[in-house]
Amino acid sequence: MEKSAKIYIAGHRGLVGSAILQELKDQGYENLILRTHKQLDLTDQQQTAQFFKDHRPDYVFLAAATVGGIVANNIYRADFIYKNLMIQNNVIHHSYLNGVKKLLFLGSTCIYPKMAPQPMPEDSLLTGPLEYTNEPYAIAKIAGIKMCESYNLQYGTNFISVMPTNLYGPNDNFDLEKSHVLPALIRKMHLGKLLMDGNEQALVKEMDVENFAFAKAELSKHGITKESIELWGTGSPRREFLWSHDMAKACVYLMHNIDFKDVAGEQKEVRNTHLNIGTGEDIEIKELAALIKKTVGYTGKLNWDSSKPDGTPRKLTDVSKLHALGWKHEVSLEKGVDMMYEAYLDKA
Ligand SMILES: NC(=O)C1=CN([C@@H]2O[C@H](COP(=O)(O)OP(=O)(O)OC[C@H]3O[C@@H](n4cnc5c(N)ncnc54)[C@H](OP(=O)(O)O)[C@@H]3O)[C@@H](O)[C@H]2O)C=CC1
Ligand SMILES: C[C@H]1O[C@H](OP(=O)(O)OP(=O)(O)OC[C@H]2O[C@@H](n3cnc4c(=O)[nH]c(N)nc43)[C@H](O)[C@@H]2O)[C@@H](O)[C@@H](O)C1=O
Repeated sequence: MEKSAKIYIAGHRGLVGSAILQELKDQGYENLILRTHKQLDLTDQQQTAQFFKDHRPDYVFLAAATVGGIVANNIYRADFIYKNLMIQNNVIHHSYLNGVKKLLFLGSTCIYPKMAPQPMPEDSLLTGPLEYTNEPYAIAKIAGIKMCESYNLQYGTNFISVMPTNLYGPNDNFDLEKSHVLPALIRKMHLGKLLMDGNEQALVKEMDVENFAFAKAELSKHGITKESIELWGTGSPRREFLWSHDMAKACVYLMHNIDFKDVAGEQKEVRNTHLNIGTGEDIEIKELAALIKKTVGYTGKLNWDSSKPDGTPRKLTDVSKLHALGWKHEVSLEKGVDMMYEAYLDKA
């Protein structure tokens, strides 16, 4: 990517988008086009068409999406499939119409079958039934892969699809109902610690409520009491976690160095042209909770609410293709959780 290139980051204020923005700035890119969700609703075809016609970016990072944890995916099923399909269709199609040189689409490792071989290679896509809780979201992401691949084959575009594992970092979503497990555990244990210490003022401030009575009611709604906090499922699933700035580095590296043909390879029937991005190491949710408990300094009890879904038992990514293309993550989970809690405290 030439330093003067016009680069559009869709979703630049999100967990990944904000990290990509930082990485590009660190690498000296200044010709960046940024629009908030309010300024440009990418589910709206008219607005998106006009934006691309007016700005004609050279490169596009598509990190805008409707994203959430297992319970949000399971409840807001229509939102997850409709909004993500609309965003992808609009951005990918108008990138083609306006001559975008290269687009990087972010999918997710939830595209793989619930019982895919572990670690999951790229060619296990569409070989079995999906995990129920996030099937709508996964179908949207699979459609995004197929859109990029089909435009590349029919129109000669250079749109690459990456499948990140679970991501975490500053700017994560800490909403107790809609967030992913890692930010949820950090916030629940932090709030539980404040409650155990009787730190009513800090609780009212952190939760942004009228008074302590409101705070207590909200906390108990999420199973947080003076003695314990409630976590979801059995704690036995395993998950892999990649630090958001490592993810951003991978996205910029791939945008610099890798084209569709490098990932698609020589296939008569071209498929599985996406690329896993992860660490290749996973951890049991129970162990993750113990790690976060130590980092936060929480001393209460952890109760597991098995009425909440576990989701897929494991989704470890096979990162051999990514490593062969010359990229490997740097930040370990222990280091990342430390930095994440520090960033959380700075914001609280
Ligand atoms: N977080 C994770 O663990 C993983 C994420 N991914 C993928 O990575 C990408 C980025 O995810 P992440 O950064 O976590 O998500 P976030 O929710 O943190 O950020 C998404 C961004 O997209 C914006 N956005 C949402 N809807 C629209 C819209 N209709 N028009 C314009 N902007 C919109 C949001 O703006 P606003 O907040 O103002 O609505 C937000 O800035 C997504 O494609 C996601 O599927 C893949 C695997 C794991
Ligand atoms: C990135 C990925 O993220 C989602 O899939 P997921 O990894 O299953 O989601 P999750 O992070 O919410 O849960 C991971 C595990 O953790 C357990 N868990 C315990 N206690 C809490 C808790 O308090 N909150 C949450 N959210 N989970 C909890 C939870 O029960 C589950 O077993 C989808 O968006 C999917 O589409 C996707 O792409």
